[in-house]
Amino acid sequence: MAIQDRKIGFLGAGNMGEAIIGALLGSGILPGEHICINDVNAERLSYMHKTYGVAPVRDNARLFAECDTVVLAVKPQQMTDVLGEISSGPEYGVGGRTLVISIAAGFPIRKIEALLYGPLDEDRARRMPIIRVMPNTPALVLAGMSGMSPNRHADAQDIEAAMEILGAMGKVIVFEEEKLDAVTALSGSGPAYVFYLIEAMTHAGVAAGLDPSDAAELTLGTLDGAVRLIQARGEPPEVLRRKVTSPGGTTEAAVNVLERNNVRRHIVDAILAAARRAEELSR
Ligand SMILES: NC(=O)C1=CN([C@@H]2O[C@H](COP(=O)(O)OP(=O)(O)OC[C@H]3O[C@@H](n4cnc5c(N)ncnc54)[C@H](OP(=O)(O)O)[C@@H]3O)[C@@H](O)[C@H]2O)C=CC1
Ligand SMILES: O=C(O)[C@@H]1CCC=N1
Repeated sequence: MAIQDRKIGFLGAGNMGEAIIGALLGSGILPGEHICINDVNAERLSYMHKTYGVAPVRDNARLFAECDTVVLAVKPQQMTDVLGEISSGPEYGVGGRTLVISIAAGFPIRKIEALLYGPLDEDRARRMPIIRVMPNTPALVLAGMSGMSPNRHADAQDIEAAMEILGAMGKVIVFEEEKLDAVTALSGSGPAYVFYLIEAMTHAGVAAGLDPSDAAELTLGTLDGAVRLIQARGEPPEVLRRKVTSPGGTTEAAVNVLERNNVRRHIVDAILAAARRAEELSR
């Protein structure tokens, strides 16, 4: 089914749900009438309806029955309840093929299948494709990086539809599900590491005598410029780093401190800790 013919339902319309809906409507892929949402927060539901013209459906089971594509955008700890509500709904099991896209961190496909397929006969379960996704918050400004992983029932059209939906808010890469813990650690949590670096650089600028606003502007502009430079040149980061580092100069003085304090190893350790936590949560 082509993306513009789909009716997409969102269970949960918080930060990430809004990011996807905003991107779908902003890119013109889908009109607001093709999107419906539910959220337990009535204020949130009303805000989404007023801002984006999407239809509120105040019942998860009914929303699931009415849509051919459903995005699960609630918190991981809310997933079991939501999947239970859907699969105990009166129309569940008699409808057609529903593409389920889950963005819940650390909630594996096998758990979604167990909760969603449990009440179904084998034939209907076979027709229920599930795609697990790990997006990140730059999706809010259409600069997201998502990893996605389809289950065995997802066909080429399902994967294409999911790539179009997620592609509206940035780049998407398909992975085996076992790689999603690493994706979570690197790009899912990744914006936080960058913000941490921004905090530290800005703090250092102030400590070195700059006004906070100048320090913030220099830090952000430098990060933005460095990313653009590496993208434009296609040179490895270590080559570009050497080009900044004059022998006996200021950069060398800074990098020597980073190396002496094993900062590189600590960053690697931190990201591996996130990957281990993602793996623990998935269990
Ligand atoms: N934030 C991030 O960086 C990333 C988040 N994710 C994943 O995205 C998902 C959504 O995250 P985010 O948008 O930040 O979360 P939010 O809490 O902002 O959004 C979830 C929304 O769902 C509502 N909700 C709770 N229970 C139900 C229910 N039974 N039916 C309908 N709606 C319900 C919540 O209401 P209430 O607040 O009242 O509970 C809330 O408004 C999470 O699973 C997270 O793991 C993935 C990658 C990155
Ligand atoms: O911190 C978390 O658990 C989630 C997953 C990736 C980003 N936020």
